Amino acid sequence: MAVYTDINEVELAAFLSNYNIGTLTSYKGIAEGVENTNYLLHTTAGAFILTLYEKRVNPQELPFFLKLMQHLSAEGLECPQPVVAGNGEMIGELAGRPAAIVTFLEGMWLRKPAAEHCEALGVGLAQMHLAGQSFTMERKNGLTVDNWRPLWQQSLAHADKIEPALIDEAEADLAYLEANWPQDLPRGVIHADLFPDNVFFLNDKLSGFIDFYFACTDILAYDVAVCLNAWCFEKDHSYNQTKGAALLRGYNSVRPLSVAETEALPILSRGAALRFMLTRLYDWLTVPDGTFVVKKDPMEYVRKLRFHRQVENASEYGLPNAVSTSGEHA
Ligand SMILES: Nc1ncnc2c1ncn2[C@@H]1O[C@H](COP(=O)(O)OP(=O)(O)OP(=O)(O)O)[C@@H](O)[C@H]1O
Ligand SMILES: N[C@@H](CCO)C(=O)O
Repeated sequence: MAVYTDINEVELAAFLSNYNIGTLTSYKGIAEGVENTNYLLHTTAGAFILTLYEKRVNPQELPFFLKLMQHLSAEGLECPQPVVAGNGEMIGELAGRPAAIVTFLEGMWLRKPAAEHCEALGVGLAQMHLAGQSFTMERKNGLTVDNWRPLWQQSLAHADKIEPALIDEAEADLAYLEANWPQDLPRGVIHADLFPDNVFFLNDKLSGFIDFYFACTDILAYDVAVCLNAWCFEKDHSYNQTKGAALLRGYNSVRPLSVAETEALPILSRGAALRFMLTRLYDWLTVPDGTFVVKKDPMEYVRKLRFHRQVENASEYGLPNAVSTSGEHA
């Protein structure tokens, strides 16, 4: 569970006195999540989430994340809205940690999303990209193509413990991605970690996005590629074209991908798979067993990489008539 920092009622009540959100009636730690400590608060004014930011979050980057949520929410996107304290600040300090309170989002994440949910995700993602266009702050993606080799080098010595073929495969992926990573695709604010556990649904309707702590300024279509990886593979590791088609249909209905963006989906998806393989591999090899950190299986992404490597055309992601071999819209 992810409650790294304990708080008591007295310090919490004192912290809450800085905010205009009524009086505390109950609070409890939330087990899910691995990066930060989250508490669910009930006050006389409603439900809120209190986050204490742990070591892996750089406090200097918090204004970007919180102002982004504020901006997207003001643009009509469903996402947690930071609560501003009486002193005008969104970030305070509690139990020696930077801390923020955000509004509670109704809904639950889906363990088994279906094609209709992928379509709704595509719509929501494109809406987020459009809403992000007027956000003026920028944050470099710390986990993009330039960062993958240094990350890989920290795991390289033990990578063959996970899978003997991994060293050759990852080296080839890195060389290919570094030489061919797209440079001129439309950029903007991306979520960069929009896995099913960061998207809530209520009665089968998308009710909002959470966890913007990897958000950054990068290639918009890369966010689509992250979602193709996270939403469109089955438990048996096969790619589900119906789900991919639904996700892309949803996205294209709001922000149509250009020909260049569509054609880049195979390389962007391969890059996204490598990014999650590398962070999972690093955690797998370095985080000791028995800590709170839930280690996710890097092999899931080794298998996804193998799929993307053999993709010849973006149509294989579920766009049968969208891209011809000459790259023209059919
Ligand atoms: N605004 C919110 N409204 C409702 N529930 C929330 C909200 N924010 C967080 N949660 C709950 O807290 C859990 C953990 O949140 P989150 O994923 O942001 O944590 P994290 O430790 O930063 O995550 P991760 O390890 O996935 O990066 C979520 O799964 C959800 O149950
Ligand atoms: N979504 C990430 C972990 C948290 O950011 C993964 O599944 O590897």
